[in-house]
This record gives sequence, structure tokens and C-alpha cells, in this order.
Amino acid sequence: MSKVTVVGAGNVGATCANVLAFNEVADEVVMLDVKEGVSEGKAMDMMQTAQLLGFDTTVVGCTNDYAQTANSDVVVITSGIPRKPGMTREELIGVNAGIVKSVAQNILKYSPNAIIVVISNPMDTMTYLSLKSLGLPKNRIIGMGGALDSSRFKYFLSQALGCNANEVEGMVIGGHGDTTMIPLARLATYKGIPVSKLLSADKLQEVVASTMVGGATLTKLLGTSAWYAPGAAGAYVVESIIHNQGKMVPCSVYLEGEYGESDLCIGVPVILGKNGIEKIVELELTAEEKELFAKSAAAVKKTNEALKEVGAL
Ligand SMILES: NC(=O)c1ccc[n+]([C@@H]2O[C@H](COP(=O)([O-])OP(=O)(O)OC[C@H]3O[C@@H](n4cnc5c(N)ncnc54)[C@H](O)[C@@H]3O)[C@@H](O)[C@H]2O)c1
Ligand SMILES: O=C(O)C[C@H](O)C(=O)O
Repeated sequence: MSKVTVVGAGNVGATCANVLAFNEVADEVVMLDVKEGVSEGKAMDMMQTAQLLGFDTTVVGCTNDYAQTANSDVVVITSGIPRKPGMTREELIGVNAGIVKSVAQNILKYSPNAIIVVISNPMDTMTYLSLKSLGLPKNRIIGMGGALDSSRFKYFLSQALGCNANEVEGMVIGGHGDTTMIPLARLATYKGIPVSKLLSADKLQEVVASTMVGGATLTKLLGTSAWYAPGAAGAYVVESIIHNQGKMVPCSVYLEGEYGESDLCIGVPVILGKNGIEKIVELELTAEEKELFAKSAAAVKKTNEALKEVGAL
């Protein structure tokens, strides 16, 4: 019996639960929210698609009842407020730090062995907060951002190349922020061909810039932040863990000297499996990429400092 809990049944959480159910990633998916009846309603709505879509996962909804989340293998935290147009993710820290910290503590009471996937923003800092306040081994606290950013990078690359996005490879490392993301254009390929051989330097730079503000662009269009790709990216990370897939996915993880950094959570490629982070992969970066990574880490650390100001750490 595999069980996944998704905390926060809003746009991202409900989408993530829906993808988990549709793809039969786990036997049971529990959604929990503080809004009375919303999780229950969305769970019932999803269960009424089971016969249409042909899945056997059971989706359960509950209002703030952590007992129902007991013995989850993986817990996804999406609770908290999203940004509005014109805001940065970092501005959400004041509200979201308190929510994420209390949710993480409640989760651990009922699922002491769970692997926790943090989605709430500012995600790298919320991942760091979860790790520091729960004191769990670093392999069990994983921030989701790189899976989404890499998917957006591949989308923008495929648009520029006029090709199928499934035939493009690319990775985004660094912080999950408008200015801290590092799309690794040098390593991106189309069917094994470096994209730098197929696109001009200017076009490639445009793709990198669009990727970095991918979330802000959607927030402007939607009036709130995106949810389809974020929910699917969360489910992708959960599936990699639950099904012990050994996939390499950029995730926000606690560094202790890797990439020349320590005491922060930031996006780097990791191997995901049944223990959560099975391994951190150290890429050989160029001097320029190293400099970008150091700048990104400094910015993430600065946001982490605000955790003390808001009394979360
Ligand atoms: N890491 C990423 O790549 C990524 C991508 C998209 C969104 N996000 C972030 O995810 C978060 C959720 O976004 P959304 O669009 O789903 O927002 P949303 O407002 O649609 O949903 C958030 C839900 O959290 C619930 N909630 C609030 N406090 C709670 C608590 N204490 N316990 C349980 N539930 C609680 C709310 O009732 C709401 O239903 C935001 O912080 C957003 O910035 C991150
Ligand atoms: O952009 C946001 O605020 C939400 C999320 O981090 C995203 O990248 O879609």
C-alpha cells in the first residue's frame, strides 16, 4: 500500500493530487486543507472521474484532520499563498513561513518516516525552514522547483527550435527565483545535438530569459501563479521517489560543500529514489556558471536570513 498526502488543496495541490491519481502513482492520495469541505469536495469530484479515466487510486479529502494523513510515504506541501502580478516569490515569506512550519510539524507527528516534498514559495527557503525545524536527514526534505523550471526551459527551447519538446533535454539549477534560476544552455540538447549549434547566441539568451521569468509571465496572465505544470512537476518528483525510478532531477536540497556551498537548500541535480535524495550529482560547471551559482546561493541565503526576522527560525 503506497500513500501520498498533499497539503493544500488549492490550484497546485489539487492538480498534483489529480495527476497522482490519474497516473496511479500511489494506492491512496489524501488531500488536506484548512478550508472546510474543499478537500472533500475536490476528492469526490476526482473520484467521479475514475470510471471515465480508468484509474484505481483512491482520493480522500479532509479538513485539517492530520490523523487521515497517517503513515504517508511521501507528503507534498503546497499550503500557503501564491503571488499576485508584480510580486516576487520572496515577498510571500512572511505569511508562508508560519504555515509551512506548522504543517511540516503536524505531518511528522503522523508520518514519522515520510519523505517531504516542499512546493510552497519562496520554495528554497521553505525547504530550508522545513529541514531546520524538523531536523530530519537531508535525503528526506526535497524542494520542487527545478523539475518545473526545466520543463519550462524545454518548452521554450522547443518553441525556438520548432521541434517536439519531448526530444529536448535541458536542466535548470540554482534558486527558484526570477533572478536566481540558472538554465544550463551549454548542456541543453535536441536529440543529442547541442542547442548552441542550432540556435544563435541571441535566440538562446532569449530562451534563457523567458525561462527565468516563466512563473512571472504566467502570474501576469492568470492574476495568480500557475498550477498545471507546477502540479504535474510535483507529481513527477513524487513518482520518481515512490517508484524508485533513479531519475536525475534538479531539486532544492541541503548542500554541505557540494558546488562550493553549504547551509542552504538550492537547486542541483539529484538522483531520486525510495530514500528521497539518493545522491547529489556534481556537474562540472564553467567559471561563468560557477559565478552565477555563487550569486544565486548568496541571494537564497539572504532570503533565508528573513526567516529569523519573521520568527520562523
Ligand atoms: N515551487 C514551485 O515550483 C511552485 C509552483 C507553483 C506554485 N508554488 C507555490 O505553491 C503555493 C500554493 O499555490 P496555489 O496556486 O496552489 O495557491 P492556492 O491559494 O490556490 O492554494 C493554497 C491552499 O493552501 C491552503 N492553506 C493555507 N494554509 C493552510 C494550512 N495551514 N494548512 C493546509 N492548507 C492551507 C489554502 O486554503 C489554499 O487552498 C504558493 O506558495 C505558490 O507560490 C510553487
Ligand atoms: O511563479 C510563481 O510564483 C509560482 C511558481 O513558483 C512558478 O514558478 O510557477
